[in-house]
Amino acid sequence: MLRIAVPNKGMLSQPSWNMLAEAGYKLRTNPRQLVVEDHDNDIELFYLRPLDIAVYVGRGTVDVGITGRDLLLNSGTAAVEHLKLGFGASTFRFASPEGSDIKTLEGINAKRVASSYDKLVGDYLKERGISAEIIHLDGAVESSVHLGVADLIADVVSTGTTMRNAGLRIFADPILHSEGILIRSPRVRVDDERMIKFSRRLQGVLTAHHYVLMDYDIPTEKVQEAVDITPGFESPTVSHLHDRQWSAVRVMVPKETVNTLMDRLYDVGARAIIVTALQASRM
Ligand SMILES: Nc1ncnc2c1ncn2[C@@H]1O[C@H](COP(=O)(O)OP(=O)(O)OP(=O)(O)O)[C@@H](O)[C@H]1O
Ligand SMILES: O=P(O)(O)OC[C@H]1O[C@H](OP(=O)(O)OP(=O)(O)O)[C@H](O)[C@@H]1O
Ligand SMILES: [Mg+2]
Repeated sequence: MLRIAVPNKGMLSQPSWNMLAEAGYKLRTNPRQLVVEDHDNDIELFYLRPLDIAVYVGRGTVDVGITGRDLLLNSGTAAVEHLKLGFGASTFRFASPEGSDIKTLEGINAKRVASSYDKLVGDYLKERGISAEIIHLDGAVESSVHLGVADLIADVVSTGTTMRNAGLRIFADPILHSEGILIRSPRVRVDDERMIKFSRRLQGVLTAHHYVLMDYDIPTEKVQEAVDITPGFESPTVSHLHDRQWSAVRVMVPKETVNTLMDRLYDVGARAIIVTALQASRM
């Protein structure tokens, strides 16, 4: 059985559970359940703290896990990033109090930086020759400056609301762009059959989220122009309508391009353009 670690709480948990459910895996039925055996799909799910998942996967006691890129890098373990999962996007930023003179990386020298991600921040500063004291806090890091234990912070930023509400101003380049990722134990080969099947199912969910199905009618002499606009993956399906002057095209297109494509197709003569959401896929 493939042993899979999944977040038991936090920002990444619900999107992870949704993705596994869409991929057809059995989830836990109550929040106190820590392990689920899904014999039909030959997997075992372990519900763990996001912070710890990279440790279990890095040591190989669990084959794969879903966590954040920032947590993986901060863990310093041997776990390897295997697949981007399309959710939980965030950046990791430095921020100092409004009006503070700490506005550049160099300004961090000899200062106290509060963060929950000590290794990530420490390595980043060391690589850039910046010497600062890292103050470890488990959460609500943005309160640390106001309460006088730090001069600035380094934390996860999504909308920036938390930083603004705490009177903090982001400065310098992002330390990292993070997102939900599938990580793999170094003991699990990329060509491991169980790994291939699991990755293919998650990829199928990602494709179903990212693409839609488009059908349209087009005058037969315009088919090539239309297919150049919607080339699809291998190639679109083209069939004749009863009236041979017209053809029907079925093709997968990226969700975010739908309206632009419909405008362009209409301009070259396409009609009855319809878009259908994808339930599942294997590409
Ligand atoms: N506001 C957010 N937007 C996007 N991702 C976030 C956000 N906050 C935390 N994350 C991501 O969630 C992961 C941290 O998970 P963790 O459960 O430890 O903290 P959490 O999600 O903030 O949950 P909690 O606050 O309950 O501890 C990291 O990968 C981090 O990038
Ligand atoms: O940029 P924003 O959209 O405001 O989101 C970023 C905030 O979200 C998370 O906090 P969370 O609520 O998880 O509390 P925590 O800091 O205790 O983890 C993270 O730690 C940041 O503080
Ligand atoms: Mg949090």
